[in-house]
Amino acid sequence: MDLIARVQGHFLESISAKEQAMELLSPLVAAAAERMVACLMNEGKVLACGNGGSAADAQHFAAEMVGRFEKERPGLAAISLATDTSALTAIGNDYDFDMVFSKQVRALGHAGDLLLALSTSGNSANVIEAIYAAHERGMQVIALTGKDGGKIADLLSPEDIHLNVPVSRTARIQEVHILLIHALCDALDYMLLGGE
Ligand SMILES: O=C(CO)[C@@H](O)[C@H](O)[C@H](O)[C@H](O)COP(=O)(O)O
Ligand SMILES: [Zn+2]
Repeated sequence: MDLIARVQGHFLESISAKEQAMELLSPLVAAAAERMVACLMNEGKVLACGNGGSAADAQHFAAEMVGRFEKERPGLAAISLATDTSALTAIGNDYDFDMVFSKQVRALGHAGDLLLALSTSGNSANVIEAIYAAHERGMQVIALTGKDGGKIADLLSPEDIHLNVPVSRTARIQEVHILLIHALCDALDYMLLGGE
């Protein structure tokens, strides 16, 4: 296979993953956006976490909430738990890397806040611990996973929202996750500001 065909293969696979996710997840993304607006209108905030590319997604999401997405609006309360290198290294070094997010959830989270938990495998121990901590704090979870949802699929409660991208390749899952995040941001703006 030549290099151009290989690149085209990535596009085709990504398109197919997105088409599949569109059918399965559009109603759940709408429900997640409604849940987020209710949380924010009630003085709540969204804490976001994930590893690697998903850490970047958590940070990307929080930046678009606090700054803006496509429309001018007051900032919305969201914090990436994957961004504070001092907290991450101190907790990882002094306790355990599995606790880097859960300790922040316990410190910052309150009942009525939401946890946006990202894991393509659904099996990252620190994201799992963050979900336990969120439940303990009376927070609901919006989980973005891939594959079969991993261990996260089993530990979510009925009140949580699970956006699972049921494909096997991590890169494709991440590409759908960032689309889901942008669709969420757009839905929030639409509900808060109206318009097109
Ligand atoms: O971006 C990528 C792969 O595309 C990697 O950095 C990837 O995010 C890391 O291996 C993560 O540690 C994977 O964690 P998870 O998505 O399974 O929770
Ligand atoms: Zn990547």
